[in-house]
Amino acid sequence: MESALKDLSTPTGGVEDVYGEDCATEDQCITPWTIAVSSGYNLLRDPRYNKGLAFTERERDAHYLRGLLPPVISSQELQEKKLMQSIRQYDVPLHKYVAMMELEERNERLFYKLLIDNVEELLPIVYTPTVGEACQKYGSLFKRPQGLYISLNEKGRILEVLKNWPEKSIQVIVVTDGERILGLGDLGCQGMGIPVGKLALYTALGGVRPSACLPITIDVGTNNEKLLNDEFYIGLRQRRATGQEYYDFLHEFMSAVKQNYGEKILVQFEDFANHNAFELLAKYRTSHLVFNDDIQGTASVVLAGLIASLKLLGGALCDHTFLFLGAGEAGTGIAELIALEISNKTNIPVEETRKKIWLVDSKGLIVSGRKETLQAFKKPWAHEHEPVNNLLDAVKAVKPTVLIGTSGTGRTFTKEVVEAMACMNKRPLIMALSNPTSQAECTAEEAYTWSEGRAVFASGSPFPSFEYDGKLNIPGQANNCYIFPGFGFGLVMSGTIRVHDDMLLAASEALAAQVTEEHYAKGMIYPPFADIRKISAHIAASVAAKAYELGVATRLPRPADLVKYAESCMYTPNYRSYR
Ligand SMILES: NC(=O)C1=CN([C@@H]2O[C@H](COP(=O)(O)OP(=O)(O)OC[C@H]3O[C@@H](n4cnc5c(N)ncnc54)[C@H](OP(=O)(O)O)[C@@H]3O)[C@@H](O)[C@H]2O)C=CC1
Ligand SMILES: CC(=O)C(=O)O
Ligand SMILES: [Mg+2]
Repeated sequence: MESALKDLSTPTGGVEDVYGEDCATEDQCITPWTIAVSSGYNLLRDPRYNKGLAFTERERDAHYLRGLLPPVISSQELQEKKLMQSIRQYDVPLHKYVAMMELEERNERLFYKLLIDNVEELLPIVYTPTVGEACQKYGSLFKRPQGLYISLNEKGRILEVLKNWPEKSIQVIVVTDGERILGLGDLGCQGMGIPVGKLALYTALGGVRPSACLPITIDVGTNNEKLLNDEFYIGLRQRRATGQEYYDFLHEFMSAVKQNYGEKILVQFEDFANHNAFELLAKYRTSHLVFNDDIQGTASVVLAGLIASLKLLGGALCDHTFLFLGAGEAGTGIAELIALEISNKTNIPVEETRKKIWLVDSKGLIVSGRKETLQAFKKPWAHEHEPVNNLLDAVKAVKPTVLIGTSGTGRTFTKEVVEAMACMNKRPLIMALSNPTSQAECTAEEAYTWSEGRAVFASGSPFPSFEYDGKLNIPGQANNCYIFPGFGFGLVMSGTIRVHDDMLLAASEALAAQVTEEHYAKGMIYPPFADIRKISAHIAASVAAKAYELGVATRLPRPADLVKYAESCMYTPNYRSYR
């Protein structure tokens, strides 16, 4: 290479065809060399460094931008104002999503500035519910890769594939295999929208640098016939690999991740189907820094809401009775963390505290008579009881004070179900957690109306406030996005190497502590998203504190003030000046 680079100039001042690109015929292979430092036109095309019209006069001179931009110089604030105006002009949420993705590909800092400063308005666009529709249409929307696609075609070469990603200092991976995307089912390779969206929130809500985030979709096929027959489908056109083939592939992936990025890389499993999710978490939690958002993140955010709701409902957690519709990842994950929290607070063994928690699945109430045929994660919830076939009868039999929907099936909290809850409880707590909005068990309006304004309500996807009988009710968004950005940031900033359940409990308590009297007065059990960066700093600090206490944090010495430390480490999207 050295000799090839020696004589770059020809006698006429031109540049020799050192790499043979010009003289190569179309079927000859060449190497696509690039330069590393961006300037001029390339700088405008590099989303990480592009500032568009905000480049100053000095920067335009120093970086060969003269003439490439019109004369005006905008501030980042003016750019933000202009973009928000243009995004607000779209009526269709998916068009806003596309506009946001295009902005991310054009000017990363401006994208994050918009998202952070307008979080309540833009969260439903880059995240649930719109991201669900984007995944369904991802084949048509796909323009440029936003993450790594690792398909069965790459079997035996996953380490090499990881090395193709341009960033080397990765701290957080969000990975899906696309089999249970929100409540929309198997979307195969098109599930990529979810890791991309989750990692955008890691940065915007949690402060992890965008360059340290890597979205990954594992493609082992899809069982979605519609996608298999869709000419625009972007994934492997085959049915899902299962059993040993699936687990061997996942094992190659997990081993390659650790080999490439080391012990402290956080791998967040997202939207795997429950028949793999529990097993993957159990298998890797002792050897890798892994976290299942649907099982653990959801549990932590719901527990936070429950702790906060006690101010409105009265009593302690151990005084309540919980009924779930849906006994999968979210349902059993939440149930287990509630049982653990009550056990910790009361010194009653967890086998006992589980007894006030009941779950209904597609076959009815989970009871001991069904134990033989239940999946392993449901067995701890098979209490002694007569068979009960439907939710309404289960409500009447169990007499819950708290009703939680994790079924992925919309409109299952019917008028009769909500009325039964309201009949038994002065203030029934109703959580319709399924996403996206179409799959929510009921709407906020339904919960407030059918309970005559007495329900405390939260949902996975956002619902507008609703006035009942002259009182404004603000529904909470019980979504794991309150937890995972701060939780992951806490792990990363403390160099933690394993996740422990006590860290989930710490995160719940930190989140619940952010709810104030002013919020309670409006029926809120979660703080507003507008404060999410501050909230995430507190969650990160509590998680890190627990990690230091447990001896699994490697970043030493421990910072004295972990909240301040978290805030000081957070990525901010303001433009930097270029020399
Ligand atoms: N708000 C949040 O932060 C989160 C929300 N979720 C949402 O929760 C939903 C479920 O996710 P997850 O737990 O991972 O999914 P799973 O597939 O693991 O579990 C779904 C459960 O619901 C049951 N179910 C489905 N339909 C019905 C019905 N009509 N009546 C009774 N039970 C039913 C299933 O029964 P069976 O076992 O018999 O098949 C299963 O037990 C999704 O919509 C997801 O978007 C998930 C994570 C976080
Ligand atoms: C929020 C989330 O993780 C889900 O619905 O799957
Ligand atoms: Mg999820």
